[in-house]
Amino acid sequence: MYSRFLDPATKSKPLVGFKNSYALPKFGASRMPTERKRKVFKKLENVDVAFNKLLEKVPPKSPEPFEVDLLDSLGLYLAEDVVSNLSIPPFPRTSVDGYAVNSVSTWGASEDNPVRLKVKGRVKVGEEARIEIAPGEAVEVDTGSMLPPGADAVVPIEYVKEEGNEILVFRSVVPGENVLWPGTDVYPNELVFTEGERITSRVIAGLASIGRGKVKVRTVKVAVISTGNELVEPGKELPPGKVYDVNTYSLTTRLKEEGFEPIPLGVIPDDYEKMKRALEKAVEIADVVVTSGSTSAGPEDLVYRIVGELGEVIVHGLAFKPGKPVMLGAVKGKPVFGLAGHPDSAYFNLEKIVLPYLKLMVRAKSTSPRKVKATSGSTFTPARGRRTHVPVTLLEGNGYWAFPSSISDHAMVSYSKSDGYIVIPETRRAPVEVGEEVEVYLFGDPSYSYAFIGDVDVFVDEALRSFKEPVKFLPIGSFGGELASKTELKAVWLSPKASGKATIRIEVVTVGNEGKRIAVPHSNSFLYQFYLEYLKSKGLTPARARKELLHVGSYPTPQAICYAIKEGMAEFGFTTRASAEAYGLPYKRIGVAELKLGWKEGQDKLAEAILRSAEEAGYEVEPFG
Ligand SMILES: Nc1nc2c(c(=O)[nH]1)N[C@H]1C(S)=C(S)[C@@H](COP(=O)(O)OP(=O)(O)OC[C@H]3O[C@@H](n4cnc5c(N)ncnc54)[C@H](O)[C@@H]3O)O[C@H]1N2
Ligand code: MOO
Repeated sequence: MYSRFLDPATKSKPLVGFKNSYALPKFGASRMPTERKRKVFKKLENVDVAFNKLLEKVPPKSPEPFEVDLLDSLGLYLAEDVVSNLSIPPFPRTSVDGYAVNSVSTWGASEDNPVRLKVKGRVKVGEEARIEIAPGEAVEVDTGSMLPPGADAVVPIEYVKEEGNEILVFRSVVPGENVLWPGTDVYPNELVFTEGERITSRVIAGLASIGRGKVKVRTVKVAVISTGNELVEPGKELPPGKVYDVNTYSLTTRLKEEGFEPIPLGVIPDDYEKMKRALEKAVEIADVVVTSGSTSAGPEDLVYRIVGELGEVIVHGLAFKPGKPVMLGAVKGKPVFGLAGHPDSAYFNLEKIVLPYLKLMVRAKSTSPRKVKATSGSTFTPARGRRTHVPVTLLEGNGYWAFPSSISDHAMVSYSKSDGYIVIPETRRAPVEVGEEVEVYLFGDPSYSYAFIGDVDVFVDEALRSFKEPVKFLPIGSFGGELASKTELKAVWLSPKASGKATIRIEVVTVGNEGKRIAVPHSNSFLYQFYLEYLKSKGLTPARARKELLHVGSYPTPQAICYAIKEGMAEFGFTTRASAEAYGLPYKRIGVAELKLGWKEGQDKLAEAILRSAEEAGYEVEPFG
């Protein structure tokens, strides 16, 4: 029952704790009071078992409720059962402009045979109705006026002709017609909302309707710490070897999205004393502490050591991907979550472990995540024995098709554009195959107007830049384009293996000078074939090439290869003429790749933009132009 927010992906198996760590001799222990040990993840704890251990050791404690103005309650969690002390509507309310009557007096009225009634006065909206009526009488009312005593219905103004202080009624009304009766929305003492309800704008509408100006709420204060000497605040210049701090931003905003109160404590360097002080402060000021990074196997990974010193490490290392080295601990009775450092790992650790815990703290109602069924558009390989989460992008075909949002690992920018993710249970060994049904947990609305899938080159970038509408972009190589063409997905596709309506002849070139360090195209790219042919011309097999040449990178796009050469990361690479020119690199032409551009009807505008851009790049295009 406690794990109701977790994926019921498996039955829990008994687990061996994570006991084995061994000391490596002399690992620069300068700043650490205790001996530095290198942790080895031999046994990974099952996610559900670990979560239950955490609940047992640190039962979720509900923070003190506090009262806020209704307008400030959006997104928080109700900390009280809300009972209405009034009836809504509070009095019989008219729902049209017209004349309040005793319905009996209108019976038999028709276009040819109107009924004549005496007008006794008017009740304006917002006034108390004091005029009483009897059969044969009427009172003029506005929409929302209080129904006068003695009336039981309202004749709309359209069916009435005013004659001095009398009216002619051309239609009969039945008792109750055009009246909203008290208690029909809510009756006094009715339980309207219950504790744990997430306050949305609709809940606020309900609360305002029953006159609640203030409301008791809960949230959880969550201290957020990023760790690492390599982290630089976005907006500042990025020195070599450094990366921007993503987790402070993604974790605090995700917590806010779920109605919690993040307290970002910034980036703490990999320094034992500083980290310890930061953790102590965090535990003092927050209900829950979330750190990211510094949880893994390296001697610089300090979080679990410090948590162990200040309190207790409950679990370290989960059968979970991405984010295996996550640590669940407690200091002074407060839970401390040491999330893995990679931004995607930290994100999924938060989503699947921290948020479910926080929801128990605010007694949130269990809600089922938004999911859709999709057909797998790719092979998805699970991490052995680990519950694996893979960000996916959905294209429409016959239902949805799920593609990996990136063909690279830890590709947070690509993931940030994904529609959702799939979860492969830890019990599954075999990959998810193309065509298999998968369930996709949605991040948002996956619908779209235009999409592109397949191989890319700079002319595709140019086309997307000039195209004025948003395009769902899946540069995942030839395979994606081929599948899209076979299954007629709602997209434009580009691939040598696809069927299409136009052929683009892309000139393939080499850049740089033949040397040992070679920038290799990703095997999903149309350029890969040219790399293989090059090896063949040198009398090399791929296996021998790997021995003799230094393969620097496996690049999904011609642009990335140019970048590698330009920056001196590689000496030699395979790319396209247009990309080489865009990067100002001298090139040598080695062949032509014939790529097919195809599209589903309705995608013509995007396809035309891409074809035009290919022509502008100087490629031969058939049958276009
Ligand atoms: N020898 C081993 N190495 C690693 C193992 C292992 O089992 N044995 N596990 C790998 C796995 S799996 C993961 S996940 C990572 C997690 O490592 P840490 O949690 O200790 O995180 P860091 O090493 O500090 O960082 C990892 C990576 O993420 C970047 N990072 C960290 N914080 C941020 C941030 N706030 N914003 C952006 N990027 C961040 C950091 O620069 C690193 O590149 O360990 C593997 N290694
Ligand atoms: O668990 Mo780590 O996130 O696989 O890379």
